[in-house]
Amino acid sequence: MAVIPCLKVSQNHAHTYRQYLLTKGVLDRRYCAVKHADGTVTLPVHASAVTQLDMVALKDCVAQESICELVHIKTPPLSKKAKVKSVHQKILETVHAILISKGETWSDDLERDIPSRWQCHGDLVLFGEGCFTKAVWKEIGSELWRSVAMTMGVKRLAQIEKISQDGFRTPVVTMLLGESSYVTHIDNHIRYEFDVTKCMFSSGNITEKLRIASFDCSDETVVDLYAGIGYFTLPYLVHAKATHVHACEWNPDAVKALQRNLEINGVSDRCTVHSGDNRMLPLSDAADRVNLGLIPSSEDGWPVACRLLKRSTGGILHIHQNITTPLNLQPAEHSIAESSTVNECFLRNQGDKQVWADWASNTAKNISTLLLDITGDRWKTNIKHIEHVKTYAPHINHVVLDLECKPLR
Ligand SMILES: C[S@@+](CC[C@H](N)C(=O)[O-])C[C@H]1O[C@@H](n2cnc3c(N)ncnc32)[C@H](O)[C@@H]1O
Repeated sequence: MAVIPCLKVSQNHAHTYRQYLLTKGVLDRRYCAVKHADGTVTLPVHASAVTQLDMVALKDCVAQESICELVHIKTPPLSKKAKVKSVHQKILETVHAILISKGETWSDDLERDIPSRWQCHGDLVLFGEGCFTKAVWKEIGSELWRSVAMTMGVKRLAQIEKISQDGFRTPVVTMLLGESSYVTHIDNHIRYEFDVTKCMFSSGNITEKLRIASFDCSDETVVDLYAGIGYFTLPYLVHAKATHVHACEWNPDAVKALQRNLEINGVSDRCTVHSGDNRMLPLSDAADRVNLGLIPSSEDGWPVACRLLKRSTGGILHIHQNITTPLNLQPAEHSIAESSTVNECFLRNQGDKQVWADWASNTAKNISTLLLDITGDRWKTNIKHIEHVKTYAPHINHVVLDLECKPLR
């Protein structure tokens, strides 16, 4: 039986140890961390790094009260990253073989054109922009797409050309293999059905979706100002147990999918769908919580959200924003590319975090002013949390500000 070295640590310290091992280059990211019934987690480490590990120093540095032992366990499952890497390798081999059989020449340029990331919706794989761009792929056509689909274990393939800046954020999608573009996507026990050519599904927001699922919104009325097909609306209803959600959406295709998704998840009786521009929403003084899930900015929705908060008790706003860190706060290009030392990563994070904190504090002030203008009363705003959702480029980050707003009486 194959075994690998792992660091066995207490579950409540696992995240901190993981971060530490990661920055030291010791964590073996090919494998998953494994949770054990005794409250410990085993973190895979590179065999070559084992001799450098000083358990006493490690504990001192990370968490003195934690368990911290070197163990050898049966090889854990491959991590998601490693699985994607191995599928990428298989696609490369498949495509390479087909190309050579056609008498074409393989090149680095073609290799770079093979996707290394994609979205999987049931039996359909959706590739992004910037891959399969060369004319040769279209010339080979269906034979190529059938082989790629078989390699990936799916039946249909599609590709996003771009997300239109049309306000609906409609994806421009081409079907490469298969007729129907209607998909079923299941995650965290929620079923989403939609047409990939008509509605977007923000797979990259998974951490935010899971965070919402962990909220306790029983006894709360929530308004989702940018509901789409129910990406956040459904976790509010299914997992966070919101008493009622008002879901606003102006793309008729997304509204149709949203209504269907509420039905199939059995929660339509607790949701009112408002079809149209949320700025015209005929509702005020009604919400304990407002979700503003629009990027690059949800600023257009701030006055609506302020009008919606309950006047007597206030509530929480979840404000999404893409924040760009100014160039003078970013490390030089070469240091990002190498990401060589812990200090460079640390400095970059600190620079980004300061910019997020400044944005949050300005936003809190602007929201206080809006609340005063709209309600005629003074309010106190409190930055409860800033959540990092994803990084677009080394300097552009999608964050969510949780802002508590209370009327001052
Ligand atoms: C980026 S999507 C986000 C949907 C969902 N929150 C997600 O993460 O998948 C934004 C959605 O808001 C809708 N939208 C944008 N502006 C709107 C407005 N003023 N009123 C109603 N819906 C709007 C778009 O049609 C789109 O479906």
